[in-house]
Amino acid sequence: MGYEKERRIAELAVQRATLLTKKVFHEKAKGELAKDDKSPVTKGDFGAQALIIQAIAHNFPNDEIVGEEESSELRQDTALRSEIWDLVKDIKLNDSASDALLGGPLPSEEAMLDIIDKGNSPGGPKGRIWALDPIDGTKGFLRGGQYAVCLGLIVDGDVKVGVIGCPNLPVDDATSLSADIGGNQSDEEGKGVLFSAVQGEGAISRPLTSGGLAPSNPISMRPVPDTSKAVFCEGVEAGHSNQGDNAAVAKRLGITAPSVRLDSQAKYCSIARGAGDIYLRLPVRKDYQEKIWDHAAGDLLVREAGGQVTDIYGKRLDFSKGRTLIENKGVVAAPAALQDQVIEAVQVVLNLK
Ligand SMILES: Nc1ncnc2c1ncn2[C@@H]1O[C@H](COP(=O)(O)O)[C@@H](OP(=O)(O)O)[C@H]1O
Ligand SMILES: [Mg+2]
Repeated sequence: MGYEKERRIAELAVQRATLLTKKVFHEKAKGELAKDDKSPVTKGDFGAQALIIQAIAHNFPNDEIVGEEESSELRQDTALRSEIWDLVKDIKLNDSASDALLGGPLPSEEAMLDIIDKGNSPGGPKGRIWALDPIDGTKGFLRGGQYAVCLGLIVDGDVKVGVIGCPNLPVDDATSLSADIGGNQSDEEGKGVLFSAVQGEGAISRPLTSGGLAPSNPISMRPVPDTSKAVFCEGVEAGHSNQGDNAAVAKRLGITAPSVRLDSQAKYCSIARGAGDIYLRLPVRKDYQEKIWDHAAGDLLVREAGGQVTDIYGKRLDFSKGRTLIENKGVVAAPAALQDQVIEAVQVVLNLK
């Protein structure tokens, strides 16, 4: 029990930061950005990191933060920095009480750089450490598809709170995944979901709003009678997970439906709400170390929704080793009752046994 304040602040902080990313996403989709505009994803990434760290530092000043970004590029590029400041300084939740909880506006453009750099914690086994990915699914963002704003609280190596904002997922938990979910999502109607979980308290979703928090629903993974009925989620980027190996595992499990491809931790969110069942991220490069900000929130969300999340060896993801999951390879997430069968198939396909 506990962590209700952390969940609330994290949800509101993610909601506010997502507003900023959506602004850039829609300007880009509508062709409103100047041709020479700096990468919209860069602006969204730095801006969202600054806003979220501001909220954490205001409420939990002794906590550490592992954030994906650091400010050296902005310290050199003053034009980019002021474009980002223009975005950040005006973003507010459309609800003054909620906005006040997050600590109000950032003090100045220079202070914004120092705030971004508070995300430089090395991580580790002790203490309260937030893992922040301001825009996860960079490629999805640029393609006009799925992306997510992700924040997890790790306490003594264990994820206690996970919050993920998915501006382009359908609001309705019952909407099944279609193959084009990863495609162009610039039409805003009926889209935008805020997911959260607290350890031991289950997982919930609520519509992503521009104000205070909307009412929530509990979410859970779908019961799947046998693996052949499962729907598979995987990344769009062939460089991030091995789609050939994923397909071989699906075949071994008797799955005939095509996999649904979507970027970002929206995959964890989708299976946690029963839109899809199994998420496989089989390594492409043996030396790649997964980053904790790419998995902390999603790992807890799926486990609190009745799933299991391990690496390809069946080991739980270990968030106590620093900024990366150095003790793990790949990710396998499935309903808890199916996890052993899925791991078995993964191990056969990857020749691990
Ligand atoms: N070779 C690789 N293997 C696995 N993941 C990788 C990778 N190179 C980059 N990534 C990570 O994959 C994340 C996106 O995952 P997905 O493909 O599931 O959407 C990226 O997050 P960012 O988009 O935040 O940079 C990045 O951290
Ligand atoms: Mg990421």
